[in-house]
Amino acid sequence: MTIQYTTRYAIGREEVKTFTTEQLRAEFLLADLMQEDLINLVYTHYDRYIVGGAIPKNTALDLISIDALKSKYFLERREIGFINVGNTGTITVDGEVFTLENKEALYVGKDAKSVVLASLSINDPARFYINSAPAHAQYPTKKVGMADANILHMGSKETCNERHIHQLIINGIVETCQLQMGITCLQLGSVWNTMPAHQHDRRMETYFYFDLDDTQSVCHFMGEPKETRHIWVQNEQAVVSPPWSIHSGAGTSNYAFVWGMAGENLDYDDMDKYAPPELR
Ligand SMILES: O=C[C@H](O)[C@@H](O)CC(=O)C(=O)O
Ligand SMILES: [Zn+2]
Repeated sequence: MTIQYTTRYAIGREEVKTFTTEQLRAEFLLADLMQEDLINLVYTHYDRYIVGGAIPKNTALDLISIDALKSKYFLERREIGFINVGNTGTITVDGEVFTLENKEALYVGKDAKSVVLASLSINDPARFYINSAPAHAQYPTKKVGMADANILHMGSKETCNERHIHQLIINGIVETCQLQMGITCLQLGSVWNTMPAHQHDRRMETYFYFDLDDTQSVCHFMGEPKETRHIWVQNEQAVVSPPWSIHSGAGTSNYAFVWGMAGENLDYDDMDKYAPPELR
């Protein structure tokens, strides 16, 4: 077996107020996404967003359909984005080979029938982070490197949140139905992401933290702005953010993360922001 999935059902705002640490982690933390020789997926019921990881080491990995989709092939009614957080890898889409270096992205549109993931080197495999959302129109498959990214310079040293947001799979760079993905890199000495924090009740979002040293950790904040909770996250772990939740974090060092989202529109800037003193 080279593909597997688990399911996360949608949790409500009221329930979360009563959750223990373990309950929060069981519902929102995706701890073991990246596994060797496995496409490991989580099917969420937040906008039917799928989050996953894949390390093709000893074998190429075929993205076949999973039972949750009841479709002949994975992208029959979906679009998908890959970001490589490991070493050089290839993604072959209906026979066409795309090579992805570290931090490069590939958008694959609906209707592609065969998607195969592989690494260039067994010793230094690719590590593909995967996000997928339902799609009802077909757009071309497109690779987006860091040089093609739209970069936003955000935050400052003084507020410990100096960071570069690389918009990769985003309207204007690729044609996409609802999937949007990018990489945010915290500068040395900066630890806070997404501060001021925000909500976008029309879109869910997932953060996948990486390039974080094993001796360090990120405290990820979720919940309604006046009822926040936290989840401690380590390297290559993700947190699912329901549409009603903020998503922000502070690390014990700098780090990078992939953000990915889907829902109502493709307007990256439509966030409802909360200044730090407003949070509870
Ligand atoms: O809706 C947008 C997303 O939450 C992220 O792009 C925000 C982010 O990377 C940051 O401010 O550090
Ligand atoms: Zn957001």
